[in-house]
Amino acid sequence: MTRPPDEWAVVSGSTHREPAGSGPGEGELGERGPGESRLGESYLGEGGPGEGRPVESRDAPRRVVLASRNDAKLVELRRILAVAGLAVELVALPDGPDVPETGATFAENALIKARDAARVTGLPAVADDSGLAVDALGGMPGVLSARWSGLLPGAGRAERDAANNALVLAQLADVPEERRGAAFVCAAAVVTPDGAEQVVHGQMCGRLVRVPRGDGGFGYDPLFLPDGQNRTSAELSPAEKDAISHRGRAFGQLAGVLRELLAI
Ligand SMILES: O=c1[nH]c(=O)c2ncn([C@@H]3O[C@H](COP(=O)(O)OP(=O)(O)OP(=O)(O)O)[C@@H](O)[C@H]3O)c2[nH]1
Ligand SMILES: [Mg+2]
Repeated sequence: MTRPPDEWAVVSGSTHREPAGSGPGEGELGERGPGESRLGESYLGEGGPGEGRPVESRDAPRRVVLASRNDAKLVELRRILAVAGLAVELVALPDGPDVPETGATFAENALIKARDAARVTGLPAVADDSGLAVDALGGMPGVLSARWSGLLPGAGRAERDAANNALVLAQLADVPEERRGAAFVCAAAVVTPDGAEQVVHGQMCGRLVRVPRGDGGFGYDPLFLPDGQNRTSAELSPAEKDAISHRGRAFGQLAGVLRELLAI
């Protein structure tokens, strides 16, 4: 089984508040200032974007922005939070420049994405940084999972996924069954506009098959056989994947954190 990264012991479960404007989220994550909202005026109070307060009716579910450009994650996370019974409306991040994922760990990258989204929208933000840790590759691709096969200028997500999968399969071509262990890992972060932050983790252990199977999920799913399953995670139904997945586990925990932080 793949060893959980060392970062977990340090970051997981810690909640802390930082004064506004402190931390690596400020000044390093693009050119937008705190008054520039990508979500538009309708989300913001009368004082304009600089006020940073979302307008919400008393009965409406609380709006939370997902700091992600991956539509498949948005679909998965809406499902997972709905199953957890959380009364939030998870809204997508509108078009804009990508925040560079410069962190050395999943937790750092999740916080980078969530801090940026909270700062520019004035909404509580959640982010997922996830990836595949392959035993025979010393835990890689890890935080480089989305970009493992290189930048592929102009390539769409499906093309990148196919290239990543082909590269991992080629790298493991001579690796025997007993050394094909891997784990999907997810760090899920929540950051509120007033600076509360928390990160939780989830993982799903399994091994890599030799021929891609299934067309559900995304990314490396067609290569990944979760422990105890005879179908790849791309062959599982959405509900089956959520019940055992790294993201399902992390966001299942994060639902409790959101309830507490947002008092819902
Ligand atoms: O088969 C998979 N099933 C999964 O359940 C899964 N979760 C993560 N991954 C891989 O890891 C990268 C994440 O990188 P990542 O967290 O930076 O996300 P991303 O760049 O796709 O979107 P964003 O949220 O950063 O905008 C993804 O692209 C995938 O290659 C997965 N593959
Ligand atoms: Mg990414």
